[in-house]
Amino acid sequence: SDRTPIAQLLDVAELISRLEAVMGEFSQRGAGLVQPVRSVVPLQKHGGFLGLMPAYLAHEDILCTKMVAFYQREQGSSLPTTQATVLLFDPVSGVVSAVMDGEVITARRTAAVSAISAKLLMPRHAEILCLLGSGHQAVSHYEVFTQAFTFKEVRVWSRSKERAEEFARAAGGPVTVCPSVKEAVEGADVIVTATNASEPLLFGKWVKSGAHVAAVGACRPDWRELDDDLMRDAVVYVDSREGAAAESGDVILSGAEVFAELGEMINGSMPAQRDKTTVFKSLGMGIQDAVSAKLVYDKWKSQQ
Ligand SMILES: NC(=O)C1=CN([C@@H]2O[C@H](COP(=O)(O)OP(=O)(O)OC[C@H]3O[C@@H](n4cnc5c(N)ncnc54)[C@H](O)[C@@H]3O)[C@@H](O)[C@H]2O)C=CC1
Ligand SMILES: O=C([O-])C1=[NH+]CCC1
Repeated sequence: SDRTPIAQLLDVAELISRLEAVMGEFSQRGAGLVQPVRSVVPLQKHGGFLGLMPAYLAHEDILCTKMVAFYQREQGSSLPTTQATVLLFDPVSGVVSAVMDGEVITARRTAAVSAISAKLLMPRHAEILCLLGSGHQAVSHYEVFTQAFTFKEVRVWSRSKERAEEFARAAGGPVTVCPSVKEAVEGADVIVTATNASEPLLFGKWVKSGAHVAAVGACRPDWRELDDDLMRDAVVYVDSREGAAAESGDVILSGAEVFAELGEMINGSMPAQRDKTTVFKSLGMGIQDAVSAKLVYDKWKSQQ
């Protein structure tokens, strides 16, 4: 399908502001916001999962669900790893008001949430951004992070050197392709892990003290991107404590303590420990899709 209209309708600055508000509200656990932990149906035969992500935001009367299928593919497979559809409903009647392709929404809202974590947690004079992975999330994180912040250097590592070079060519500015994770992350102030890895690829011993890691992949309880040293030595923030306890292999298997939710920092109920090494473990939430879809829908309607 043609995803251009959704990309044009979803403004990054507006999205960040809406996501900050809804993540803050979520962490207050008020009655006005209903969002269960994602239900996930494993497709063992096909190495995939179907996730259902409903949410209801009473104050703004937004009723939404995303359905997202995600797979671990063999290297070189031409099949997509993540596909999503977002449904918006009229909460009064229950009628579906919009069905949207979820690719752009998923990519952009995830990067926008990571950017919120970086705004609060990265070193004050951050100069070097490092992206691990060169897929959809790496691209959206590059776009959102270079729009929201100014870096002196952007680096990329991907397990396929050709894909990393393609990424660098397509980027809107200079990007250094690194031959190993170690070389990519050494000295980096902000590291985004956006891979389909199920074993740790980022090791604490390589991470500069005080750096901020936005960990976007590894969304199953037995998948990892980060090693135990990093998880235990860093101050760990999550999008949702319940989500992390159910789905994050990095949190569950390392035994690391979750210090705070992103929303608690936004609300000021928990501090942003910017001077420490920090990890923001992102899993993705239905409320993030709901506010994104509503932004797209309202903008589209205003143009009719
Ligand atoms: N936190 C969140 O809200 C969201 C997280 N995700 C997760 O983000 C990750 C990336 O998603 P996309 O960019 O859409 O996928 P993609 O398929 O477009 O890109 C995946 C990247 O990971 C690399 N990769 C795959 N297996 C690897 C391995 N074993 N070791 C190292 N690199 C490996 C690929 O080469 C590619 O560069 C996935 O784990 C996905 O489930 C996706 C959507 C939302
Ligand atoms: O939030 C999301 O859409 C997803 N998180 C992990 C896979 C897809």
